[in-house]
Amino acid sequence: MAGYKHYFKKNWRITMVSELKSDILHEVILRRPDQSHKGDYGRVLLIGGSVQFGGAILMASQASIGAGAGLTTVATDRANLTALHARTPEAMFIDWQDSDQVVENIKKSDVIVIGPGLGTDQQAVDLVKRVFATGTQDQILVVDGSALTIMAENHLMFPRKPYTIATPHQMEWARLSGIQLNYQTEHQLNEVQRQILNLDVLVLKQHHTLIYAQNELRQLMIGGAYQATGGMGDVLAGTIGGFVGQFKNNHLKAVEAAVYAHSMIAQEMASHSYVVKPSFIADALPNYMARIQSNL
Ligand SMILES: NC(=O)C1=CN([C@@H]2O[C@H](COP(=O)(O)OP(=O)(O)OC[C@H]3O[C@@H](n4cnc5c(N)ncnc54)[C@H](OP(=O)(O)O)[C@@H]3O)[C@@H](O)[C@H]2O)[C@@H](O)CC1
Ligand SMILES: Nc1ncnc2c1ncn2[C@@H]1O[C@H](COP(=O)(O)OP(=O)(O)O)[C@@H](O)[C@H]1O
Ligand SMILES: [Mg+2]
Repeated sequence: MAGYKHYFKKNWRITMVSELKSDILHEVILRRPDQSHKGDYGRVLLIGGSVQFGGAILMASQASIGAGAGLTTVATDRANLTALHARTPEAMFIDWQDSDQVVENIKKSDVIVIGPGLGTDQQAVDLVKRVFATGTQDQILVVDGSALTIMAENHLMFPRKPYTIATPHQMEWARLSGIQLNYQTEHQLNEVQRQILNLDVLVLKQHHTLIYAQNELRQLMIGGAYQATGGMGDVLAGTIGGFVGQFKNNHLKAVEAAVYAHSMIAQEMASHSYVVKPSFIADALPNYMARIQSNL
């Protein structure tokens, strides 16, 4: 496993943790101008979904669409095509073995989400490398799930050009940072954040998720164990993709709003559901966002 020093270089100064509050939703989720079209709300490309983990990319794309991405395209295994179109006909499909089409779509996307259900075989490694090599300055990259495991296993660094957001759970973070779970205290994280390389936002998922950015550390104080269901992080990755694709004024705030909305919807559902199905959150997003926009 790579030592964490391999990944971190940029100077970050984080002083204290502040609570992420509901204000962030009202700051970010605003009424859309009438004179606008789908191209204004983000071209989001999601890459993932091996035969084994097809559900992950379906949930992420459902969330991207539910969160309001103008155009959502999914690069995945052909085995997922029928299910994708049956679940989310709004999504476009590309076969992830078609390198030319993958590269063409990476280039024309505003946001690229890579990792949900990607798996870690050689094809997946090649896809991560291709995305990292092709991403440009004005694009936003969300790195999640298997893509983070691939980075750790192959000693890859986050790319320099795109605005880059990583969304590891604690084990993915352990693989990537070299810091074992028991040592993932705030102090340890501050130490590594001081030196983080090429990363703009780190969403460290857990009970009370932490969001690190330059000079800022916020903590989510809502949500609970009713969210401990496979796919919950995949839906978060798609939600972040949809939010950063359309709410363009401030990328960090868009990420924070996505993290808050994802858990707030879950918390509301938990009043009448013992566990919350991740795909229900994806489908609840448009209604929830309308309520925020109308201050209800
Ligand atoms: N329906 C689908 O298609 C789904 C597809 N998925 C896709 O599968 C891919 C692999 O992702 P993954 O997260 O399932 O596996 P991995 O990265 O090996 O981590 C699990 C290991 O880490 C440990 N662990 C410790 N702390 C932890 C924590 N806080 N949170 C979580 N885990 C924690 C944990 O410990 P244990 O459970 O053994 O105690 C275990 O040893 C990825 O692409 C993802 O998108 C999933 O989304 C599920 C639904
Ligand atoms: N006990 C819990 N309390 C609050 N949030 C939780 C809890 N368990 C899981 N979550 C949330 O669910 C998501 C799980 O992400 P992840 O492990 O990547 O899921 P998956 O890869 O299965 O989609 C994260 O947003 C995490 O914060
Ligand atoms: Mg995950």
